[in-house]
Amino acid sequence: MAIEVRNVNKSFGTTRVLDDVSIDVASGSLTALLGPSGGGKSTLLRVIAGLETPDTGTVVISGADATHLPPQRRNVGFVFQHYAAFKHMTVFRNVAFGLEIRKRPKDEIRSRVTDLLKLVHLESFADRYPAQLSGGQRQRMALARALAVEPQVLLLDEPFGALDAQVRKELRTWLRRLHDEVHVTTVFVTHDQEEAIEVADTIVVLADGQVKQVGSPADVYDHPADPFVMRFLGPVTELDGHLVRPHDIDLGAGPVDGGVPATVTRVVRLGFEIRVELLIGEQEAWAQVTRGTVEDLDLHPGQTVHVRPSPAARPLAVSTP
Ligand SMILES: Nc1ncnc2c1ncn2[C@@H]1O[C@H](COP(=O)(O)OP(=O)(O)OP(=O)(O)O)[C@@H](O)[C@H]1O
Repeated sequence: MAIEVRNVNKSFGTTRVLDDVSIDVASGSLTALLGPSGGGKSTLLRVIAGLETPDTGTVVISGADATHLPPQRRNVGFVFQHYAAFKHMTVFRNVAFGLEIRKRPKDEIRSRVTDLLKLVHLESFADRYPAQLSGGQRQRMALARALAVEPQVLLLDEPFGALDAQVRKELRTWLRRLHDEVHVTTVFVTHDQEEAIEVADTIVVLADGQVKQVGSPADVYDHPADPFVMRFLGPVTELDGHLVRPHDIDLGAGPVDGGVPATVTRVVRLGFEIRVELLIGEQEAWAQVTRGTVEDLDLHPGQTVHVRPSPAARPLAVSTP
């Protein structure tokens, strides 16, 4: 294991922000800490980085107890949402900084920084200043700088959080590819479930200071531990006292085994997806269907259809504790 967090508790004043948190981060993995705002993600990342000390519990990094080590002795690199670059230094010097203060030979610095700038696709920006870069380029520079000193662990706190949606998407793909090239154990914080699913190989769902579930993106999406995780990981709708993914609802014209009648209230086309809003008794629900289904059933408001979970669905009782 690259990182072992054991029974960590942390309170600020009377607020418990981490409540008996234990996680294992496998060497070379790309792990997302995912959860709602205020759930304790940043605090956990800062505890791993050594920027916060846990009240109780331990942090082991690469087999060594790091609980009481200062950040600079943990061999971790980090990047935050609003990355503070040295404004008066070129991109090259920003990336070289950590190596210069470690007094590495000039030749080594030059070749390492050149390699890193290639890796983050900034080789032609070496002589610019941070103010002359876009937000996405600045974050890539920040990653190159964090990687320069060859950390064992890379910690990213919403590194793309401040960027617009399009750039965020590009950087996600880029981060995944970068990780496939360098394999440095990486933990990143996000509140965006799509980002976590797309980028991470392991997701730790953290809410109310507690680990709610750990698993692969498919695990947490398809086998959520509880209704909270199911709701947080993707869209849900309620069918017969159970939560179901809206794309796991089958619609038919006639009665079917295990089906219930529903009234179509609205048919909304969202590009490729079609959202069919339903009323089942008093209960509102919705199904995500294909254009083919809409055409086959000639779906329109006021129509009665019969709905049931598809064979692939894994309905979860709403009241599961
Ligand atoms: N230094 C601090 N002093 C007091 N309270 C703090 C401090 N840092 C964090 N908190 C509180 O701890 C709780 C968890 O914060 P944290 O930043 O870890 O959550 P988060 O899951 O990262 O949320 P976000 O996505 O909004 O950053 C919040 O209620 C926050 O207000």
